[in-house]
Amino acid sequence: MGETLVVSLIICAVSVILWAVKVLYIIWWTPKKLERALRKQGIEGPPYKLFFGNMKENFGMAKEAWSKPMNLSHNIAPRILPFALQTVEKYGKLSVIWYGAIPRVTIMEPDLIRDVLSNKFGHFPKPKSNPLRMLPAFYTSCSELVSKWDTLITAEEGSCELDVWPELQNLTGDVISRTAFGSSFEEGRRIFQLQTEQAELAIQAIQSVYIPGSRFLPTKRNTRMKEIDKEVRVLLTDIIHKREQATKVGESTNGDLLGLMMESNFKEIKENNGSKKLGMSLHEIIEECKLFYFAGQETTSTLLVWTMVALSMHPEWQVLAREEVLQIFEHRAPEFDELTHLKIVSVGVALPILFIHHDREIWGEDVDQFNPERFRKGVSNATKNQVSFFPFGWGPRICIGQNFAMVEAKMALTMILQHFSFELSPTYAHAPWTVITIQPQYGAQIILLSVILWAVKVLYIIWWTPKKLERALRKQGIEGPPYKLFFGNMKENFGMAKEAWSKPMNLSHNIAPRILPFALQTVEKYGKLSVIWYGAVPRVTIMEPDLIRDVLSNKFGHFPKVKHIPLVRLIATGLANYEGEQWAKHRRILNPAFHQEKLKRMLPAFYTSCTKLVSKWDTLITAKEGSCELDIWPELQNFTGDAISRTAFGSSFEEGRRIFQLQTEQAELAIQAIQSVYIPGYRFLPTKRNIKMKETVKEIRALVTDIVYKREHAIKAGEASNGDILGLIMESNFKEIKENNGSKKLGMSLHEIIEECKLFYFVGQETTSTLLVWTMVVLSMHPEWQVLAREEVLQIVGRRAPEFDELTHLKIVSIPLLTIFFLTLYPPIVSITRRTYKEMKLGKIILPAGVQVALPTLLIHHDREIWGEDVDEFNPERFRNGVSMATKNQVSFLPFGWGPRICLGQNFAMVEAKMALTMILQHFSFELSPTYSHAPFTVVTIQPQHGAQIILRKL
Ligand code: HEM
Repeated sequence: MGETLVVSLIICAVSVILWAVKVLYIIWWTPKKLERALRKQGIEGPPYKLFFGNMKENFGMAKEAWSKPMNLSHNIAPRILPFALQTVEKYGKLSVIWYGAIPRVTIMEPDLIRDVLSNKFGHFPKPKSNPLRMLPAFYTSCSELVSKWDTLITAEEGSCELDVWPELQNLTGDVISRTAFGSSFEEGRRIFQLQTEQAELAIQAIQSVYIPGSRFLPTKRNTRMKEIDKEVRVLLTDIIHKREQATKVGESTNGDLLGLMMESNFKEIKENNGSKKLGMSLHEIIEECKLFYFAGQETTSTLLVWTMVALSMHPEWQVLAREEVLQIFEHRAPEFDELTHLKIVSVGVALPILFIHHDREIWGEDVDQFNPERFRKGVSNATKNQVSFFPFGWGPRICIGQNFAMVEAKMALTMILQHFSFELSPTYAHAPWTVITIQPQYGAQIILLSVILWAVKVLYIIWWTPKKLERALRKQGIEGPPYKLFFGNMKENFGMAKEAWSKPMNLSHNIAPRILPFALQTVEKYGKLSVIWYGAVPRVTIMEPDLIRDVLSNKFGHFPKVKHIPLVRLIATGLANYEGEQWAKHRRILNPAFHQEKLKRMLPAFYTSCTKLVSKWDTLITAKEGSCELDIWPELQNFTGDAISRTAFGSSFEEGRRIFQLQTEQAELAIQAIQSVYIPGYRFLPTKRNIKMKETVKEIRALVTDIVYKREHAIKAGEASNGDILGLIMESNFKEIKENNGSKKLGMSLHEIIEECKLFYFVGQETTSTLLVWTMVVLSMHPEWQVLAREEVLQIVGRRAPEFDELTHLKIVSIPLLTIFFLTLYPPIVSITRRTYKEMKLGKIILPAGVQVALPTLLIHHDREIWGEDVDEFNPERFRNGVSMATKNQVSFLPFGWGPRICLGQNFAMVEAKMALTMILQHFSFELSPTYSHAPFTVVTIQPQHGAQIILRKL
């Protein structure tokens, strides 16, 4: 116990130091690096200050500016963004200020603005609103406002003083409620109030420094924000559900935003063959509604209030505007065309994109004068066609509600002008300011607090959760060695493996005690349903065939694969690591490449690789006069690497050699990473291993990308695919995209194709060479079977190249028997793992969320209860009547997995292995060398630890 405590303390201390280094990296090293990079290019600004950047000066100046109103001028920038303005004046229009540790480069040059905003590769929203259909809703809201003001004025006998800001906020809230939900403001008032409250709380949150994880603390603000979010969600869900029902019974949408959005969403889904993925989910629709509420209310009321203020300051323009309005509309409701073509009622000052709109160089010396005439010939004329007018943004992400807001504002202004005249009250103080601001108020205590929080979180993960899971499993009789803080049983596990791997074993096939000693010991001691601890995660071992079927047949992804730590994912993601829709899509596209008739076309490639191997061995033997000793393990790895290079890329192994070497190196580094305890964030440290892994990934990616690009060009130029896997995948991918009306989203991206290639390289090479090496080693141990198999091969195939049917249709009996036998006793992949992300019932047990499930193929394949007492004997005859007879139809033969995720390359691997074995038997006899020591161990697959030294003789 004492020792555990010391170890835990050391780990905590190391983690705190690592954390501190990370913090320093973020708040000092990175900003200083960025500062240097910017300065080199002449982008200057106030110097970076530790942690706060320039936030203190920024807020200090704003606070000072906002403490008193300004005179009645439109030159509002010095009051609204004083610090930013000062910076621009001092350091130029391309300068930098520091938002905490993040540099914010100010850009005011129209051409650069165009470049920033014209980026089309982001999401391109489709305009959804149709202001024409919403006009009655606008009109109703404006009428309500007008009649309310009318009543107030009548009560006060002819005129009244009113703060129009909350009034106009109410108006825009009312409009967005009606137009979004077709319901009146009264009905939506609750959502609206809640959103406003939420925005205020959010602003408070922005004003404090961001501490990772602090939002999980049960502070008053966090609790309230969560409550509000829940209430808004419930209210909106209710509205949407009702609407959905109404749509289903055929009621029309009334033209409101929600209705239009849902209609357009149904259409999108329908056009994509019902694929819900391409439409918006309920959650996404709710988020859009929330955004409309927020964006639709605040912005338009700001435009209106400043317009009214400006028109009060400039009564001559108010009179002009009113005259025109009355001339066109008299006192009737304005129509859509009249509003969109109206000349007078639009204003371009006091909007947030402040400096550029106030820049004298762009707009002229009179920029801050009230002179709407300047826009008579349109905005582009006034800006000399530069990108310098963007109150709604610019480019593909331009405000989706732009037309909506303009029609709404014009309707409101028109109606207000029709009914009222207005002037500034003597109590009005000109004081524009921005509400979304950030303030510093923290100190060292914040860092201390986050260290404590972090420690609590760590304790929760490494102690509380595992102990809870241990109790839940034990209650159901699932026992195992007790959980130990942080490491679980990893120390014993690796300790026993190290011990077992320190010496070779005798020439037996009972290899489980050497390969998985700890797992075997646990099963023997605690039973076939037991648990061991991989760090803080419990791994439940399952060996019962019915339970295995349940885990592997699960089509809905309820037993997903174990997530590898990020470093391991660097090797390859691809099909084997995907879940859900993405997995289904990739599997659908990849499947055709592995059909029998496609494999048949790959036979010449296999044959070439085999011939290369045979002739190399031939030469070696000839040089040594009749026989030679050879470690066949690297030879067979080279062979399978060659075969997968040719079949996957149509190029020879020599060309792909670099990729292949790098993949192997990467796997070794990944294994080292798996074997050490996983510390989140550790991969960002510039350790030697991490740097090497990242370099390797980059190089592999560059090489594979090059191959894929060349192929794409070849296909476009009409060259045939040569039947290799890459060509077949790309063909199948094009077909998928075409069948889905050209929607690239349904096909695989270049990146995804590359990941699949990397995966094939990795799995296609390692697994099959393992199968071949053990087959040759064991056939050396049992020469009688070697003779039998060779006799059969020579009798049926002679010395010619084997044909596809001969390899697949069991014309040769001994070869399939041998391969099945080796796949059973030496399964290349020793264990299949899954995990639970929610509580799962499995037979009579209930597995809680957060548990891993291990199906130890090796132990299952060596289980006497399933296979009989002679399980470890060399007896391929046992499979003469097929695997299902040998297993009594149970799910207990799993070399390739089972169920929907069964190995994609199963047939590929079998054809390849049979071809190789047939050709080796045609040309050579072999026996174990005296230097061979039997030492199977596992590095992802079962491999010969000290090589496979064989004496080869030419026949
Ligand atoms: C003797 C050789 C092979 C063995 C023993 C083997 C074994 C396996 C096993 C056990 C799985 C399932 C893992 C799980 O369910 O968690 C698997 C999956 C897979 N294998 Fe193989 N494999 C072999 C050869 C190949 C080859 C040659 C390729 C490709 C060229 C390949 C491609 C794949 C792929 C893509 C998957 C993932 C399938 C999915 O998740 O839908 N395998 N393999």
